[in-house]
Amino acid sequence: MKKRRSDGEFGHDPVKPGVTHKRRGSASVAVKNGHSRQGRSLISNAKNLLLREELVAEREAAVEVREKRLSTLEDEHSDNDGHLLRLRQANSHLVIATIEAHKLTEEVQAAKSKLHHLAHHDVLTDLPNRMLLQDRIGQAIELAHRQGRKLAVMFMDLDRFKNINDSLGHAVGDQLLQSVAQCLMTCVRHSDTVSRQGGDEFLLLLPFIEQAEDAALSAQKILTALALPHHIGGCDLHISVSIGISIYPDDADDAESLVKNADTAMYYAKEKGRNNYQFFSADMNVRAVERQLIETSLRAALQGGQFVLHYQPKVNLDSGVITGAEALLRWIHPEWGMVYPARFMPVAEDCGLIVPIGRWVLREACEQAKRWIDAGLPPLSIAVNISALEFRQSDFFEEVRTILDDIGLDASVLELEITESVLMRDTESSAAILNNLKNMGVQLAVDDFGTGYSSLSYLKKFPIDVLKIDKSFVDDIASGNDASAIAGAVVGMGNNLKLKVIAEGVESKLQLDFLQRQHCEEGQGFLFSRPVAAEEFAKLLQAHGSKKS
Ligand SMILES: Nc1nc2c(ncn2[C@@H]2O[C@@H]3COP(=O)(O)O[C@H]4[C@@H](O)[C@H](n5cnc6c(=O)[nH]c(N)nc65)O[C@@H]4COP(=O)(O)O[C@H]3[C@H]2O)c(=O)[nH]1
Repeated sequence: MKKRRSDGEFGHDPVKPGVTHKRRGSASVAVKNGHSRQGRSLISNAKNLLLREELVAEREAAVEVREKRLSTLEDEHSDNDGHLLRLRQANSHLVIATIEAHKLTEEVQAAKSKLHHLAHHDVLTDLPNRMLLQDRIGQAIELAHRQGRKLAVMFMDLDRFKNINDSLGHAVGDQLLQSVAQCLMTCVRHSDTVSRQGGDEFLLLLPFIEQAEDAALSAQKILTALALPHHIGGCDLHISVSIGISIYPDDADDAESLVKNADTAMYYAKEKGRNNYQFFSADMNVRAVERQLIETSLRAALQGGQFVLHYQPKVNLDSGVITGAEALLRWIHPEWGMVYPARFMPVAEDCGLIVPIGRWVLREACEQAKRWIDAGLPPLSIAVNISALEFRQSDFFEEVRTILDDIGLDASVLELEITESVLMRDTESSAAILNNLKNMGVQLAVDDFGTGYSSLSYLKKFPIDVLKIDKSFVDDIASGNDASAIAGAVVGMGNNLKLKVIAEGVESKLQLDFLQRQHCEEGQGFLFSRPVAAEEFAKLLQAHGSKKS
């Protein structure tokens, strides 16, 4: 009910939706007119009051009915054409909205399945990734267990893929990986799973094998297929693969151990000369444990001062004078004795310890050179090997400068040996680093020259001083005419680039004669001296060093 004012006047109705002021105004006039016709007696006043109250009640009821009707009509949209139209419009909006919602659902579904695919596949090759493979191995193990059957897991690692990646670039490397993926797919059955683990590592699951020999047949098929050339960027690239195989239930009974054991067997295949397959055997784990032991011991070695440097003379082939020394790292282990780089360097490179070890080598070699100079020994250059990881450290140049400054060694005494494949990895940044070093006065040598896929024009763009002809070419000198011709051509190439050429690994008089005939300027090898401790090198230098200072 509406609230009334105490003075008997009608209260002003609060404005309600659907109630117009016009209607309220005419009701009010009607009441006022009636009032003036009834005279002024009390009775008639009372009557009027009652009448007024009835009128008010009636009016309010009418307003309520109308308001109710209006709101019902709005809800139903059915009292005239306009409302029906609104309903129709509402329906068509509903249809459009439903279609849109449907489309959206489809898009969300598509995005979801794309995400799912991405999460389980390798982006480069579209092969199943590690996660999906683990899942499939798990399922295959359950099935093999129920059926009392065997299954095989193969770990495949491309041989020397890094060389191709470094020298031909990552784009070519990626295409080669795609080509390998395609090739592997053609070698397996529909039920098998080929997966890329990352880098140049692939895994293969053979969920149904009768015996281990079945896996050997598949491995042989893969070796043969991969040996064919891969046509990439107008070139024929050749690659091989090392394969390790583990068998369920013989070698392990869970996915993780099967993969780990296949990986161990793959390392063994690498050691056996690459391009072959090996089945896992328990004693291979001993090697894996040794690798782990080397890593732990290397950390202790650095802190415990277990490293020493040996020095191998570089000799002028005409005069026999020692012109320099190459610093070579030795690890004197308290129990194992002297450990050579071949045994620990790959581990140091894998775990990154090569960076602090390399810094120690650089400082120690420079300090030694300074000691020899200060002792008045004949002048020489000191060569230090720089690994890929060291060379790519952002502060490498600063580190070299700091060491030279700290020690007070003339930059021209230091020669840095960097392998061809490291330099060719990223030619632009290599050139920038080399230029900085060159401007400082450091000598730069390309190590293992001739073993990579280098473009000579690129090499010419680097500020290189020295080419070190790889030992494999020097070895060839003794083995026959054709091979000697190649060795001679490599020396000739270095000479034509107007660089100082040093032949590595000279072991015989025959090789020395040949190199002299080819006008190879310097040599290094067991024929002259093995790498020796600093004190012994000082004696060699005293006896065979250049007398001019
Ligand atoms: N059979 C034979 N071998 C000869 C002859 N002349 C020299 N050698 C050996 O050939 C290697 C030459 O060094 P590299 O090519 O730089 O190859 C080096 C180098 O790549 C790496 N390395 C050694 N020391 C360091 C280091 O301080 N830092 C880095 N980054 N790498 C190092 O380890 C490799 C092997 O070093 P080493 O075992 O000292 O082996 C040395 C040396 O002892 C020869 O006439 N016949």
